[in-house]
Amino acid sequence: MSFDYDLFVIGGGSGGVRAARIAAGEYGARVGLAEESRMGGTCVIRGCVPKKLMVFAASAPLMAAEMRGYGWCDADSGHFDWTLFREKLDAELRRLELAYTANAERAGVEIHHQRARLADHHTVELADGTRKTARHILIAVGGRPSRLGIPGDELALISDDLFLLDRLPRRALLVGGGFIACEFATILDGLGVQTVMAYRGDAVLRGFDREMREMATQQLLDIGVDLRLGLTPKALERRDGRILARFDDGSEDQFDAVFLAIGRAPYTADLGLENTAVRLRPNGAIEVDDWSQSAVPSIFAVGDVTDRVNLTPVAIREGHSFADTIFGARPRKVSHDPVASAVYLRPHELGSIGPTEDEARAAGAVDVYSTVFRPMRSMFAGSDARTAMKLLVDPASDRVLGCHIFGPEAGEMIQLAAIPITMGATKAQFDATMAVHPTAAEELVTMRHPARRHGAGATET
Ligand SMILES: Cc1cc2nc3c(=O)[nH]c(=O)nc-3n(C[C@H](O)[C@H](O)[C@H](O)COP(=O)(O)OP(=O)(O)OC[C@H]3O[C@@H](n4cnc5c(N)ncnc54)[C@H](O)[C@@H]3O)c2cc1C
Ligand SMILES: NC(=O)c1ccc[n+]([C@@H]2O[C@H](COP(=O)([O-])OP(=O)(O)OC[C@H]3O[C@@H](n4cnc5c(N)ncnc54)[C@H](O)[C@@H]3O)[C@@H](O)[C@H]2O)c1
Repeated sequence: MSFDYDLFVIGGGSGGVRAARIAAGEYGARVGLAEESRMGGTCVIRGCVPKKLMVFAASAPLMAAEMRGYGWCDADSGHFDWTLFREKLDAELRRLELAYTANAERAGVEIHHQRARLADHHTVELADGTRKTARHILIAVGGRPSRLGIPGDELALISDDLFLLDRLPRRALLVGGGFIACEFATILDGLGVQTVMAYRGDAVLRGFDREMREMATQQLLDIGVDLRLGLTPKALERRDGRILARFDDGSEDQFDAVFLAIGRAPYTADLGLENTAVRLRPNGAIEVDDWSQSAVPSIFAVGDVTDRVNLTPVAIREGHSFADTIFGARPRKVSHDPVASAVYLRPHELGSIGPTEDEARAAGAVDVYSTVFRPMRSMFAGSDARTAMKLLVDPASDRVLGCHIFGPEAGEMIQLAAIPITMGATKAQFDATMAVHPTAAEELVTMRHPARRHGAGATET
């Protein structure tokens, strides 16, 4: 049977573009790709990139305060011009979008700038009614922000909207306590928005190490976020041009904008999956095996739509491995453990790899090397902000299982710590590494004695 393409990719985000580019550019496959919105997908257009640029922009007041502590008596962040920033941001995102498009086209990928649906196991139907056949189909449609489903829900914004605002709200409510809510609270607060955060749990960033979560929670309070724990809105109403939020504890409050950051769901709705035998997990994610292959041999899926680890580098690796395996005769599975990640808070970020202390403890014996200190840079400036570092070590093998860092540039630090940890380095090898002084990161190679030992027969110290 002959096909229009060797591969048709649905979705021009992190995973889809990488798979298309490698299949066409490196292995000479005939590749078509459909993107219904902007090339680059969530990370480039409405995620990692604009978010991180906003975190940089939002850092000015804290940097000015720190410099005042160094003797720059008049240091002040001055006036933030949102319109100017937005213009620059839009230009940068356009540049990236064009680069993604050009790189894919240069590799030989034919891009269809429209929505695609599955018509059968080898056919996609584009929004204009055109049908294209392909030997293989890759679903890389990502996820979409979830909504609360409460009365007035439609009044709330989602994360995509932050990057499109004409002006900043004076007072905003953020609902949620995960990656997005914490990063957005840091951004909004830093840009001068009165920021209230409602989170139903008792500490933000569920899933991260408990000690680090507590420090992140405290930091949000310290920088001025009005963090209200154990609270969820139960209704939103339009009131005098603002939004009135009614909470489950009976309280109410008014805001100029309400943002939901309560998680994302795989974007499998209206994708034509009913025309296939592709199987979904209960949360709508496409069920795939270790090779990213669905229940249908010709249909594969990568990235957030599979809800494995929902991070850009993971989607990219899955897309690349798929292309290597199917078109390059270089079978490659993706290891989803360990995967490092960072939450871009200010002044201190959270970087993490491997199990939390509680998870490691539940799995067996573990030695905990940890330290909490005031880094010299901010301490000199008069700040009380604390840094924490933790290494989790298997006492039997001496292998470093995990690392958690709460501190300045923790995202940069965890990337480097992730290399030896992924290689299986031992604590003795960390200790044999000469420190770089004076840095905060040197603590990672100078923690000599465990702060705690968990495990069979072990006692807490
Ligand atoms: C606010 C925010 C901040 C984030 N920050 C980070 C971060 O700092 N670090 C990190 O690693 N990850 C971050 N992420 C997560 C990261 O963006 C995702 O994990 C990543 O983009 C997933 O890539 P993907 O290829 O699976 O999907 P996406 O990048 O979402 O791409 C899917 C694409 O498919 C298109 N599409 C969907 N359906 C169709 C269809 N039927 N036809 C045609 N096209 C379709 C969409 O328009 C989209 O462009 C962030 C996410 C958000 C929302
Ligand atoms: N720095 C990064 O790498 C980064 C940044 C942003 C997003 N991301 C990715 O995007 C994903 C989505 O981010 P997110 O912050 O939306 O999700 P998340 O899963 O990190 O957090 C969702 C939060 O919303 C809360 N929640 C869920 N349902 C709720 C409800 N009905 N009412 C009130 N609260 C509710 C949860 O308890 C949780 O705290 C992340 O899991 C991550 O994979 C990564």
